[in-house]
Amino acid sequence: MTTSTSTASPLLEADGLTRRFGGLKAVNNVSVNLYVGEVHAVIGTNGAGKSTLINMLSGEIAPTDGSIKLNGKDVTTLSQPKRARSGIGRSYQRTTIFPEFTVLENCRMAAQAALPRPWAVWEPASRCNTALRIARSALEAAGLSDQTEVHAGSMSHGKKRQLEIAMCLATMPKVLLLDEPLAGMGAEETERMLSMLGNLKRTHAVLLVEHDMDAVFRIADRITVMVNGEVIASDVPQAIRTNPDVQVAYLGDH
Ligand SMILES: Nc1ncnc2c1ncn2[C@@H]1O[C@H](COP(=O)(O)OP(=O)(O)OP(=O)(O)O)[C@@H](O)[C@H]1O
Repeated sequence: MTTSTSTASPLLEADGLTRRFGGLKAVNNVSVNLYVGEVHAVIGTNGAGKSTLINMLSGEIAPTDGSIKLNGKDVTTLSQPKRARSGIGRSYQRTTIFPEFTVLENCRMAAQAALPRPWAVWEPASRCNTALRIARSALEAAGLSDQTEVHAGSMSHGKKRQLEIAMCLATMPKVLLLDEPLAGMGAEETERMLSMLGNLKRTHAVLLVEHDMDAVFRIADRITVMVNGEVIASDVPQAIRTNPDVQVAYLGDH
C-alpha cells in the first residue's frame, strides 16, 4: 500500500517493509513515502509496530522483506551509521543526552560524530570550528540558542527533548524520524515543539510517531494508521478522522 499521492518525488521511499520476530510479523508489508514539506505521522495502538518501522527506516534493525530508498538510492542494506551519514536522522523515546555537559557541548559532539573522521580529535581547530558552527546552527533551529552554556542535565524535560532534536539536526539529516518527541511534555512544551516541527518540515521530510492525538491532528499533513503491524489507512488528517475503519480500530470517539 502506497501512502502518499503527492506528485513530487519522495525523499524517502519505503516499499513493502516486513519484519518478523520469530512467528510474529511486527510490521507487515508497510509502505511509506516521506516528502520535504510534510510531517507524516504514524499512529497506532501499543505494539502496532511503529517503533519497529522507525528502527527499520533508521537502520537499527534489518527488514525481513521490502526496500528503502533515499533520494532514489537503495539504502536497505546500509548500516545505521552509514544511513545516518547519508541523511536519515532520528530521535529516540528515551533521553540520549550527556547530562554533565553543556547544551552546546552535547550538540557539538553530535555534529563532530557525523563529520568525516569523527575520531580524529588531534586534527586542526578548524574542524572543531566546523562542528561548533553546525552545533550553533542546529541549536538555533531547535530554539535553544539562549541555552548554550546551560548544563543539559539541569534542563526541563521539554527542553531536553528539544536538545535531542538539536543533536539530531547537528548530524545534518534530510529525513527526521521522531519517536514520541512529545512524551511527558506539558502544554507549553508541546506548543514549543509543535512550532519547531512546523519550521523544520520546510527543509526536512519528517516522520512522527506520537501518541498525543490532538498534537498529531494539528501538525500532521498525512497520517498512517497501523494496527497489528499493518497499515489500515493512510491519508490526510480530515479523511483519517472520518475513516470508519480507523474509528473502530483506534480512534474511538476522538
Ligand atoms: N526485539 C523484539 N523481539 C521480539 N518481539 C519484538 C521485538 N521488538 C518488538 N517486538 C514486538 O513487535 C510488536 C511491535 O512492537 P513495536 O515496539 O514496534 O510497537 P509500537 O507500535 O512501537 O508500540 P508502542 O506504542 O508501545 O511503542 C510487539 O508485539 C512487540 O512485542
